Amino acid sequence: MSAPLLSTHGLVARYGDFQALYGVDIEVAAGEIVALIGANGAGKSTLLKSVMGLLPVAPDMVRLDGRPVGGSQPYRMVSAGVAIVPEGRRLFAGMSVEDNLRVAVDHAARAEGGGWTLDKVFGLFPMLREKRSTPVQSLSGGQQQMVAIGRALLNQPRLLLCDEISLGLAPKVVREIYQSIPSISQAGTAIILVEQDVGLAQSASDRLYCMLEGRVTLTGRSSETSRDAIGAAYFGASHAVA
Ligand SMILES: Nc1ncnc2c1ncn2[C@@H]1O[C@H](COP(=O)(O)OP(=O)(O)OP(=O)(O)O)[C@@H](O)[C@H]1O
Repeated sequence: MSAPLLSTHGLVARYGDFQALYGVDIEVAAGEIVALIGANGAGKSTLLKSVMGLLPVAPDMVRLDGRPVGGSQPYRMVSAGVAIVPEGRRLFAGMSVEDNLRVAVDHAARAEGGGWTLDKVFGLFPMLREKRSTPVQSLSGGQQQMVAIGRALLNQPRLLLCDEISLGLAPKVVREIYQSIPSISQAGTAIILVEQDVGLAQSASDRLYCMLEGRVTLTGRSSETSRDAIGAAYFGASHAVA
């Protein structure tokens, strides 16, 4: 059997003396959509940062195609086919939509992972074509999120890490953004979705992991996982609603 695209093995992460992850094991197959849910502070963003090389972790704790990559520099992870849509988007203010996207095109290290081009990104989010010359700070929050996703895709990722892409956006805009998720995975890019909205996460994903206090408390196929099981895993068994 071939190795999964991404796997973590007893992943432990710390901020100084504070331990945020306690032995996390997850797997993502090529093209799969995996949701990561859990309350504030559960460790979801820390898990993404650990995978992306933004926190120091041991090499064996993160594997890509079965090969140890934990603790690699973020730019090496991008070259290996991993990209992140960070919480808060982090666009280049003062630059147009197109220039924000072109930064990624100019730095893309490989042509795998969906063969994303500016045209394909504009096909995914037609609004961005209309606004291509507009400075990003003049866009709505939802449009900025589309630029952030497009920029990440132009790095040609085989794995896209999305950190709370619906945060602070109106429901209509969230729907619009989530409609793009199946097309992204069909183009060959696997996705990890960190999402606060459990219903949305469940409906958008193939599989899910629930985290609580730095540990995975539940995993399963999204369509087969009950609300009760998620409630217990999300809040801890002692807080589960009967
Ligand atoms: N830079 C940091 N320094 C110290 N502690 C941190 C730092 N970032 C996160 N933490 C702590 O690590 C734990 C996990 O945080 P993390 O951001 O991964 O949670 P999360 O599940 O993504 O939640 P949220 O939805 O609030 O982002 C929390 O207790 C948080 O306070």
